[in-house]
Amino acid sequence: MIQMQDAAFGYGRDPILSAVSLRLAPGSFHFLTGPSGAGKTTFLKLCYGELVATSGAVAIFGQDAGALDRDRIAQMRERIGVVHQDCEFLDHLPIRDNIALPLTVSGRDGPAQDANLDELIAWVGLSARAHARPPELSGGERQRAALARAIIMDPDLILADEPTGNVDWDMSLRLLQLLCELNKMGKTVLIATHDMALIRAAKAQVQARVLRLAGGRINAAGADL
Ligand SMILES: Nc1ncnc2c1ncn2[C@@H]1O[C@H](COP(=O)(O)OP(=O)(O)OP(=O)(O)O)[C@@H](O)[C@H]1O
Repeated sequence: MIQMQDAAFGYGRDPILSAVSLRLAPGSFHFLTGPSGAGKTTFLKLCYGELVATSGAVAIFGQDAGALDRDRIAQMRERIGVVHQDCEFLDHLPIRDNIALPLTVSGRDGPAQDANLDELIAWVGLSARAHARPPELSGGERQRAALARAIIMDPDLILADEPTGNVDWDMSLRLLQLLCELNKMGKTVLIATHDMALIRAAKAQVQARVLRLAGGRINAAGADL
């Protein structure tokens, strides 16, 4: 899915990531952890082609991310569902339309998709809130809506940046359970999180590995949970 070889990245002169080598195999489940500012979001951006490594190689679905033009990057991104840290929505649209936005933008919306959309909204437990506007949702509802939006295009790879950042423990477990179910359906999952309790809670549900990011390097040999 993702392969990095000596990948490095810096926004300015100082490197944020240096000499990162790892492989995310299809169907795997990884946590990415590390101190605040270590570069977890930056790493995720390299994984979905938002940023390009300043040196080294990043292959996404076997393709060299540094060599892809915009159209190819856009095509590749359709296979990647991203749950962003900030969970931003279009506030003037009902949450159902926000979740459907990737379908709309890619011209794949329409009656044929309505049943799938409603099934997905039910799966994340938002059927009763489908017509609410984003500002009316709780933190946990927003996080679940962000997850639904990330997977509406049926991606192969799910990248979630602090998906339990603003929710209580019960909701964190519910979100974790959804991500574990997606992994059991065959999706590759990578979750960036500070929450060690969440990582421990995953142990009962999936075989996950922990990647620790510190000093610009990733310890990819992290033990199984
Ligand atoms: N667009 C940018 N321009 C310049 N510096 C940036 C930019 N985005 C992030 N940084 C810096 O890069 C470093 C890594 O940021 P990043 O958001 O990847 O860390 P993180 O591990 O995800 O942090 P957190 O856990 O706090 O979300 C930080 O020092 C941050 O200030």
